[in-house]
Amino acid sequence: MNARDIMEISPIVPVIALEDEKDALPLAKALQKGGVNIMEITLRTPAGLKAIEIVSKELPSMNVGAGTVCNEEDLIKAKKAGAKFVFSPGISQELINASKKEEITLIPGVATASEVMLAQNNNIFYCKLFPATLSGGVEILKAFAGPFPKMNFCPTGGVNLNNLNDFLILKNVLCVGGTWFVPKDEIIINNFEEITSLCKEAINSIKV
Ligand SMILES: O=C[C@H](O)COP(=O)(O)O
Ligand SMILES: CC(=O)C(=O)O
Repeated sequence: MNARDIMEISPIVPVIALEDEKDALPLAKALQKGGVNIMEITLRTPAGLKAIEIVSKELPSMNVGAGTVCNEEDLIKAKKAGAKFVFSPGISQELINASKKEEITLIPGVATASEVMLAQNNNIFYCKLFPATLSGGVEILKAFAGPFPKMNFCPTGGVNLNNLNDFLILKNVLCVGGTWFVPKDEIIINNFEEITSLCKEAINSIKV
């Protein structure tokens, strides 16, 4: 799966940290019901890898990737678990080399011009902007459009219902990532209907 196809699956990309891998499948189905056919299941919790494995085996129609992939070892484990792609909060040559070696698409996080240069010098033109609002939000994305006209972003970190359109309207933004429509508290109490509604609310609020 190439990075553009991944970033065009859904305008909103859920960043998920699961406490219990048993929640992965009902969550995946709730997201699909809400119109979101992509999951970034992070390796922030011990349940992450198992959750990726469950979704990739039990619900192959869901595009499941790993998040918070910070080094080669994480990337190899995520691929083995069935991740179709990997996201990282940052960028490093180690991770870029590992993604090439393992032939799995990496969408790294960037927050500075130097990091964007590292990405594009390695033929990576699809990145997260992370943490999006803290690193400069809409204004930094507008500034990046000048020197880096081929670079495309998925701003993540601080995105919510109030600002998602400010990001999605930008030419260099294909989608946004976040947790506001997959709240941990609702997952823990298995309120998956609420997650479907939050997805629909977000998608219906998109004006671009
Ligand atoms: O770690 C944070 C996620 O990548 C995005 O989080 P947030 O949508 O809650 O700001
Ligand atoms: C923030 C993010 O993109 C990640 O944890 O992978």
